Amino acid sequence: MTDFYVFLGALVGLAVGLWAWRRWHPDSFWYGVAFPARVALVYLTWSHVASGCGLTRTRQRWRYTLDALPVVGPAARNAATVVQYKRQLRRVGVEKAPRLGLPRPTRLGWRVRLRLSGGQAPADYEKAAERIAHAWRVHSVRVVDVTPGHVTLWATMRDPLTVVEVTPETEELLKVRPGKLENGQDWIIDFRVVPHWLNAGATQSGKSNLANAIIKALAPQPVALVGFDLKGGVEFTPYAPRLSALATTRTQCRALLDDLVAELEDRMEQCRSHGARNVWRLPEELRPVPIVVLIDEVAELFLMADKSEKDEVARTGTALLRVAQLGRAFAVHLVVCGQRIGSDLGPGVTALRAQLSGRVCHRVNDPETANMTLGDMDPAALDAARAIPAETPGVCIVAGQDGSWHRARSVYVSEEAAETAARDHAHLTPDWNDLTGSSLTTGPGCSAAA
Ligand SMILES: Nc1ncnc2c1ncn2[C@@H]1O[C@H](COP(=O)(O)OP(=O)(O)OP(=O)(O)O)[C@@H](O)[C@H]1O
Repeated sequence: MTDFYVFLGALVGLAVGLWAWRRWHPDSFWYGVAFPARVALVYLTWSHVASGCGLTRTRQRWRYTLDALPVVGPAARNAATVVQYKRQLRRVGVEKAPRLGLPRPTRLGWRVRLRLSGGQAPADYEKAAERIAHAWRVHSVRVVDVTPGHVTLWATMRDPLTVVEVTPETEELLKVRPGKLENGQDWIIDFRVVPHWLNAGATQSGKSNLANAIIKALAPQPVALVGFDLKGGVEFTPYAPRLSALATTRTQCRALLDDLVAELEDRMEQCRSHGARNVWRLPEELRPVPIVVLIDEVAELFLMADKSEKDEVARTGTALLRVAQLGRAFAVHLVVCGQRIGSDLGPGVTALRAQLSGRVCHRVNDPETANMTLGDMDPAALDAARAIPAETPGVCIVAGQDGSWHRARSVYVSEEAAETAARDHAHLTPDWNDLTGSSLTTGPGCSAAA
């Protein structure tokens, strides 16, 4: 009886010790206890899991079988002696799960490499990812690092984007770190690599927060910021001290776009006369100031109240498209925000969207918006965009021009923080008239230079 109590006491002590370890030092508990236990479970259940997810293949293997053979001759008339059993070595079909590599721990889960069975493609694993996640009792399973014949599955125990910490800015020209990627790395928007960005999502999904993060990060840099805000200027007017120009009416938008196109033509001419393919190849002292154009609610630029506005809208669309097409070589970059940017807004919109190679899709209300933003990319990205919950604003799917995509979340940047950054760096705001030689009138809503 005493032994029983000692044993029970030891068990309770062990349980309390493990609980305390997990409570006060979760990282070492994960690597020391939880991860090895998970690995054992993954290995022990893998053949069942793979079979349930349709990932096994039938292979012919030599096996001893216990066969029932019909007995021939007179004994066959007696039902009790119809068969006789015989062990036999022969080739039979056996279900084989793909070979699992050694799981490697990560802070929030593990990565494991798999060898694809003959006839399988990474897409088979993307389709099965949700079922594998349920079988492994984890938050999500993603297919990452695809190499010929192999895929890596990345399992995460909880959503790494629940809390996103501020990352210090690099202050490299035109590089912004607005948040974190799901894999724990910094989310980097590098306008020199991906020149134009589409920032889409439903209302309250975090679009303005991302715009705030971009403004806050670019404010200390030697760049000109320009705003188009057809919501009466309510979004961008607070940042006016750091904006070289701000258009809040359709007429101002047209004038500002004309200025941008003229500026691009000047830059083109300058590059041509120096034999440079783009502004980055010009001598440093001649290199023009990069311009980042932020457009809030792009649909407003394309909406027509009546037919009389048709020509105006068409001219606006064409000018914007020219800015997008020429901007990449001549350091004029676009960040286009909107709830919808679909072909229903007019033919120019689809062409514009094709120029915006950087895509950010926040939570969407309707599948078409996700389709419009990410539809020409991996279908798994679309599924991930549709699954973004409303309670995590700022979570988005980010896709660059190489076709790869990530779940990401922007760091929370309040309007006040972006406003303070705009005020503190107002002295860096290039004057629009000096920059472009334009005659745009300075005043509320247009050319709001410091
Ligand atoms: N990354 C984030 N982390 C935490 N909270 C966020 C984040 N992004 C946005 N939010 C919060 O979500 C709410 C909506 O964000 P935001 O205004 O950016 O959405 P929106 O898509 O611009 O909406 P709308 O189209 O209505 O202007 C805000 O209250 C903001 O504080």
